[in-house]
Amino acid sequence: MSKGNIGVSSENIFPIIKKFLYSDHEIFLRELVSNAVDASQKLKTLSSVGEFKGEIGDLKVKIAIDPKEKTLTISDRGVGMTAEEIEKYINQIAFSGAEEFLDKYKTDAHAIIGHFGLGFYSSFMVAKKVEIHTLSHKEGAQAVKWSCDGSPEYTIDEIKKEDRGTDIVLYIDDENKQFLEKAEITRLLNKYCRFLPIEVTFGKKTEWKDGKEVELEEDNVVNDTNPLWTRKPADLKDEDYKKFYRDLYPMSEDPIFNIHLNVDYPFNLTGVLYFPKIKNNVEVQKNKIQLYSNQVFITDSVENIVPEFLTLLHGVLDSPDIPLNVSRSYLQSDGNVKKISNHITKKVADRLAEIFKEDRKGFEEKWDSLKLFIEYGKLTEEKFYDKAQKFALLKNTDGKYFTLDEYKEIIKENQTDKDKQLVYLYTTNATEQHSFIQGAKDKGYDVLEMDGQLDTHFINHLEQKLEKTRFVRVDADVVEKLIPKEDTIESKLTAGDKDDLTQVFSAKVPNSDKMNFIVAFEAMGASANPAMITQQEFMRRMKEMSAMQGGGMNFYGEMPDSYQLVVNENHPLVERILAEKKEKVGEQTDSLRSKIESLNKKRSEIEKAKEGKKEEEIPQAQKDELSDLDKKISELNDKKTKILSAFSMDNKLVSQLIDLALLSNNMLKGEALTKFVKRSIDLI
Ligand SMILES: Nc1ncnc2c1ncn2[C@@H]1O[C@H](COP(=O)(O)OP(=O)(O)OP(=O)(O)O)[C@@H](O)[C@H]1O
Repeated sequence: MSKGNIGVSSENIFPIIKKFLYSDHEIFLRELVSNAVDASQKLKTLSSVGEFKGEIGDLKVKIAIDPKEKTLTISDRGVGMTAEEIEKYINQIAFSGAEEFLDKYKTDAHAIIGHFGLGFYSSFMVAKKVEIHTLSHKEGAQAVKWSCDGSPEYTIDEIKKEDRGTDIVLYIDDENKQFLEKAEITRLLNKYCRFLPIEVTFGKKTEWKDGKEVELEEDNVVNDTNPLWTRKPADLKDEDYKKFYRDLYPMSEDPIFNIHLNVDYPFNLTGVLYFPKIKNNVEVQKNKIQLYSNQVFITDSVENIVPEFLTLLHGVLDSPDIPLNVSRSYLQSDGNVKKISNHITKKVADRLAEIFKEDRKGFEEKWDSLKLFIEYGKLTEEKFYDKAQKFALLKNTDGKYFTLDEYKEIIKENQTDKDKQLVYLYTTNATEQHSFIQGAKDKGYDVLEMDGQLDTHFINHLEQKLEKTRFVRVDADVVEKLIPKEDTIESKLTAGDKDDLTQVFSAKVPNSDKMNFIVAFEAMGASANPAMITQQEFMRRMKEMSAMQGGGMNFYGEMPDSYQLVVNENHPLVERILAEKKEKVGEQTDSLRSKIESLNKKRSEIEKAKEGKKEEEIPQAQKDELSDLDKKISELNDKKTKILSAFSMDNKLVSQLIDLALLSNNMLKGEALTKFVKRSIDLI
């Protein structure tokens, strides 16, 4: 027997392990099982190069719990260790500046474990005593037992051990009793060891018989040693990929398609990524990629390893070259990681381009599911944006798909405005904006469907990227003005008529603290609707953006929705309202207008006389006259407004036109709708 002190320069490593690694203590199992797997693989390698001449036999790694002894044992039939090797690999944990380091990585257990090769020592997070029983594969080796109770003291004894390999026996401490439970160990093996390359067994297979679970003879193997991503794509069928996906995400719908990655230069990376069917909420879909290092599960948060938009994908990545055991901030600056991330982006883009080229129809069918993902990529990764030009699609309201280049060709002729800007018309809701879409189509325009979660951002982005291009929502203005051209239609109304009718309509628009209407007049064709409601593009976008960014304290978010009620100057019904107005209140309003006009004339004469004079040079009489005039004008105006409002209130046609405009925007609700129905019946 020999005794000694573990070679740590810091006084005692065990309190440190317990204290700092506490939060993540379940990873001890991963560390120990992967050591066992490594030892088994080493033996295979030695055998294949002829350095080990014995029988390899069964290399299964066995996990066993003994609730009575309160032990958890991990056994392998790998290379084993001699007493010298224990001294070298276990006892000498060359460890300097431990505290300083721990200070830096206080909460990051992975960092400490990886950095210092503390894999084996992580067992002390859960055990009060640990034993290693081991027999080296070397000829004539003596089996030894190493034992340590959590103080820096250990013992080594010679023992009898028939079988080659190592048993690690953990005497689980009282705070960690869950690691003596079958369910917990099963969970951990499933999480960390599911795809290890050497078979791992835990207990026996079971079967349900007569309502009872009975143990069978056969070992219960917990892992798939040959997972899909380690196999050659040529040997795999679509069904294999789907099955693997279902194994990984049992509750999910089948994916849209997959990408099998296989890189060996300049870094090692294998994996299979799936495009999931993305439903609405992007956040929920994230972090479904599992990261492995040589088939050992490491983490399922891959944010810094793959570009942001690719975190929407599902699947598995496996690379021994990703420095898995260092802190997240380090990952971001790691050159290898950057390369891997770029490479994955490129592969994903290439694969999409390939599918697009091979089977455009199939690609179009999948587009609605792919769109969110591709737009996300285009918005966030410049390189992806460039590559995606080839396959990113726009969909119009007829369900046809175009690449950006194709679409440009189609609309160039009809949708270029007088300033040579190309105008892309779009709808965010084809049902609600139906009458506008119809109007645009009647004019020979094409309308895109932009109803996705990211489309508002995407539109802004495209406007920045594309030259001389602007996106206009189809209800942003009356169709005549959506794409302003040189030719204008003549109006049938005089300025005075428009002025009066503005007041007539203003009196009835449903203004509130949530909605604000401005009445405007536009000379349109007689076949266009008499009145319609539009929403100015800029304000609407600002409001949408601020809603998306959340938080109530923003300027645009607090503003009421602002709409325009646009009245068609040339519509016969508008002419009729004008005629009725003239008949009922025309004399009064005309005389008021002429009074106001003559007062205004006087006013501008005085203003003219004042021009160029300093404030103190203006005679008081003049100032008084001006303010007197202002008062009179405003009184007359008020009077006129009152008369026109009263006229408006009695006029069913005005109400009807406004309500019809609201109705075609799906804005007529509740009491207003009931009133409209009743009035319509009366009118009929
Ligand atoms: N089951 C085992 N069979 C044979 N040798 C082992 C076994 N477990 C550990 N060892 C030896 O002990 C060494 C130290 O193990 P430890 O887990 O602490 O670090 P590591 O495996 O080298 O690094 P890390 O776990 O951080 O990747 C191993 O490199 C190996 O030589």
